[in-house]
Amino acid sequence: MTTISGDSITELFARAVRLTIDGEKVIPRGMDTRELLDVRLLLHEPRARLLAAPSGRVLNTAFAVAETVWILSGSDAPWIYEFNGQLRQYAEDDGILRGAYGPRLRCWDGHVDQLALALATLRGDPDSRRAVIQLYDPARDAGGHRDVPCTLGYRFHLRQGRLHMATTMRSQDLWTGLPYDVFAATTLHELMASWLGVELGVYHHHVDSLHLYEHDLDKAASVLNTTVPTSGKLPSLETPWEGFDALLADVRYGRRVNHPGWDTMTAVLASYQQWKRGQREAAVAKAEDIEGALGEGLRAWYAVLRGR
Ligand SMILES: O=c1ccn([C@H]2C[C@H](O)[C@@H](COP(=O)(O)O)O2)c(=O)[nH]1
Repeated sequence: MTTISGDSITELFARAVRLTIDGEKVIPRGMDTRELLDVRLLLHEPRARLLAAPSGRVLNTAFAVAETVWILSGSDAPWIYEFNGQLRQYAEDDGILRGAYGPRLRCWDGHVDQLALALATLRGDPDSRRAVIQLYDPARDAGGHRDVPCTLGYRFHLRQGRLHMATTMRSQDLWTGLPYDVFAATTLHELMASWLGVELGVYHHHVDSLHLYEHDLDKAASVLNTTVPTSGKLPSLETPWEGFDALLADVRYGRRVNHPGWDTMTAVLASYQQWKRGQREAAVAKAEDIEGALGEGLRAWYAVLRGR
């Protein structure tokens, strides 16, 4: 097992690129990759979850926020394509992503809210080892759909007043997937800690196959020659469990909720929706008003889009 440890996703990403770029060459589904098997990434500050653009890898910050809201609200609705049109290629002919995490998370088998269950489990028995969220479902996922979940599941452990979280991935594209997957999972981590009223512990990201695609190798190599930027913590998203679904709906529909952390998320989504509607100046003006790393990230993404 390879362990990579850091205080921010940006540090973890740069260290993981350094190791994976020299990984074994394997060609699953006919696509050349460099792979490292059995990797454990430990993020000591789960709120430092936004990759701070090392050269060559600028994240679509709006998609990171949108996907997180989409997953946590239990959705598989096609509005996510407004934020990332590339995802459509993994949808079935009816436009639905069969591997979407949201319905599995909030409504497994048509009725089980795994978020509520994990929370109730830890409220009932704080030392429990049963706070498990399962995402991979062999009954659905062995059927040959285009979209098969890469995240198998999440677990939570409350120890000495700190909540730790572990995610297991069967497959992780380091360049394209990891920054978004860690963003969403660590948001869930922070929320679960806030619902329990405990401190945020360490985020563990366990990956079976960590890989870089051949077509990303040059860009990945450029990361090795740059100093790793520092990336600080995003604003707190602490909020009660009661009313959480209504809050997510407000964020999705651009309504202010008078919570600095969540209103920032709302502003990111609203700005990008303006951009997509062609109101670019208004979108950029809104992005200028977003303070901190999310605002910086969104502006960096607009600069990339302008250059295309
Ligand atoms: O949340 C996700 C979903 C997909 N992938 C990547 C991993 C693989 O490169 C590819 C899926 O291919 P298979 O492992 O299913 O072959 O998508 C991720 O990194 N994260």
